[in-house]
Amino acid sequence: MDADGAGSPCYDEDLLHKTILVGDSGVGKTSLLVQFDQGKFIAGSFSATVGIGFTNKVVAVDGVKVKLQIWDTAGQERFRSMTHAYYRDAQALLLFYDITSKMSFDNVRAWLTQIHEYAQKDVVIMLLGNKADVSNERVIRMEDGESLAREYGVPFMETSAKTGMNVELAFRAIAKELKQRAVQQPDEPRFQIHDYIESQKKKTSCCSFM
Ligand SMILES: Nc1nc2c(ncn2[C@@H]2O[C@H](COP(=O)(O)OP(=O)(O)OP(=O)(O)O)[C@@H](O)[C@H]2O)c(=O)[nH]1
Repeated sequence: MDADGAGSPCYDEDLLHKTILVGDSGVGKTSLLVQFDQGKFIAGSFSATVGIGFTNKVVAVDGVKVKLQIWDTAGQERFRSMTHAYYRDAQALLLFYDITSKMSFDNVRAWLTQIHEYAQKDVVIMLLGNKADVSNERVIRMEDGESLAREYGVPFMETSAKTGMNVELAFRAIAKELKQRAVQQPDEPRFQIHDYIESQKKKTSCCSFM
């Protein structure tokens, strides 16, 4: 910002960005949110989410605080019409599949159709292939996730709610994109979320960055 207050607008730290987690039942939405919020993984029997609930999280991006209101939805079909109502004012949607479940991967296209029907046109969508730690049960290759994401023009990464792999990165990338959109000037080059994720992934793999 210039000394006289002109130039790029400051980011308003009071803004609350609604982010929704969607995907088939059992793909790990709740677990990933718990990992992000509390840094832990609760192993054991699976208890499906009933309805919808939210968690507020503050993510530090470029020296400012970005507030995410993260809505965890029930993946079960019977809750679908209820959760659609929440898509409308979402600014970001994290769409999950489980790398050990072909059905959850095949259903990604149907989820994207619903997102395009119910969410705003400019919603930020990210595709996540979760349970990357379960390598012996993998049925969806990383390249398949990448290729599907490319087809729809959305960023992609594999995650693990169990080990925490890429969990912070997923939310940080979303927070950075939403923050950039809020302060974007027409003449400024756009923040490229794909490039950001790729550069951060490289840092993680080469230097244990996170
Ligand atoms: N190994 C492994 N297990 C996971 C991971 N994420 C979730 N799980 C397990 O998968 C099961 C389902 O996880 P949830 O987080 O409840 O799934 P969900 O997508 O929230 O399911 P719904 O609430 O029905 O939509 C649980 O038994 C979790 O412990 C992961 O990254 N790795």
